[in-house]
Amino acid sequence: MENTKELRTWLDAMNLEHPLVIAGPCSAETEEQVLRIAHELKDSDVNYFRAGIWKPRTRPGMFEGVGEIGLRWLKKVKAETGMKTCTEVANAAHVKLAIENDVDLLWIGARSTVSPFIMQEIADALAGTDKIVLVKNPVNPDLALWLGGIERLYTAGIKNLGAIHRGFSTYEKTKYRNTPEWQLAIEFQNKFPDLPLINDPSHITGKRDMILEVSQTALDLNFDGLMIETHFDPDNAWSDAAQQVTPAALKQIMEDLKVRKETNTDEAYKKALDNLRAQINVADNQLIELLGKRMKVANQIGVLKKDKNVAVLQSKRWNEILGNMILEGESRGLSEEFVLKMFKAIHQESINHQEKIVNA
Ligand SMILES: O=C(O)C(=O)C[C@]1(C(=O)O)C=C[C@@H](O)C=C1
Repeated sequence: MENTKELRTWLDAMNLEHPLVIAGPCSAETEEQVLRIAHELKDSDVNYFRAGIWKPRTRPGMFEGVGEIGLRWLKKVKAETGMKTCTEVANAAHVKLAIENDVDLLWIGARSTVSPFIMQEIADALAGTDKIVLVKNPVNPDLALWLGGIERLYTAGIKNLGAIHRGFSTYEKTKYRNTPEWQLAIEFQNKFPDLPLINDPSHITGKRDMILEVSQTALDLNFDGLMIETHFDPDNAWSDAAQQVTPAALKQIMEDLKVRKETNTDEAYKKALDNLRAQINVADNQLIELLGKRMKVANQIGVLKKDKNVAVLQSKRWNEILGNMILEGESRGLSEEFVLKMFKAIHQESINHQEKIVNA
């Protein structure tokens, strides 16, 4: 699959003046709940009404969705509000039912994207459809697996495609439910700049009070849209209560978000930007030169260690460096997270060099 302008045809055809918005409850619970939320969202920027019909839950015994009957409620949403509808599909049977019930957009969840077998089954079931199909990232930060899933659909003749970035599972506890790993989303855009990319701040944050912040970051990184879980009584939702927002809160988020343009043709802006970018180029070259110098010193230490049969890893010294650099970084406005990541990478490279030397 190659990047082409045609990949965004379905989105361009919508002629939106704001990012694409998909909103609605995590799960369809009752007909009244679905219709009430839909009516409360009707006069807003929402383009697609979402509701989970089949819910992939971490453990058995939790609410696993209302199933097929929910598709009839989505039909009513469309008839009563004019909003297009969407839901998650996770196997061929779901696809068949969703298409029969005229769901407009289908998405494939993170727990399905991880399985090439499931992705192939879904691709075969969808073959040739003109429905829009969005693929969430797999739970693990694996760009090739994500793109591979999309390629299976593309190869099956599905042309209205897109991706949803919902963050990645980690063993460590972080402030996110699923860490965004924005770098991966940036890489995704570098490979497929024209494939529509939607952000799912609800699953990234797991908390409603962080949704605005994450949505803004997504828009600043040129995402094409947002999928935000919405419920009139979030605290009593049957699934994902902490991350859902009310329709009123969603409208407020949309109002507060700043949509920025990808570029600006103003001459003074371009001149100032060129100047600053030239400074960045100089700094980047200095960084690389300095890193090369540092590595040469690490190589010399490697030679000393080989000579005296000393272990490559020196944890005490390494911890000293980390502590000092975190403090230094702080005084220069660099976050601890960044300094740690950067020095861990430098240390690993140093170890790789020394490993080669001591084992030569
Ligand atoms: O100080 C050392 O012993 C080194 O080899 C240098 C260095 C580093 O790159 O800073 C590399 C490996 C050790 O674990 C500790 C530090």
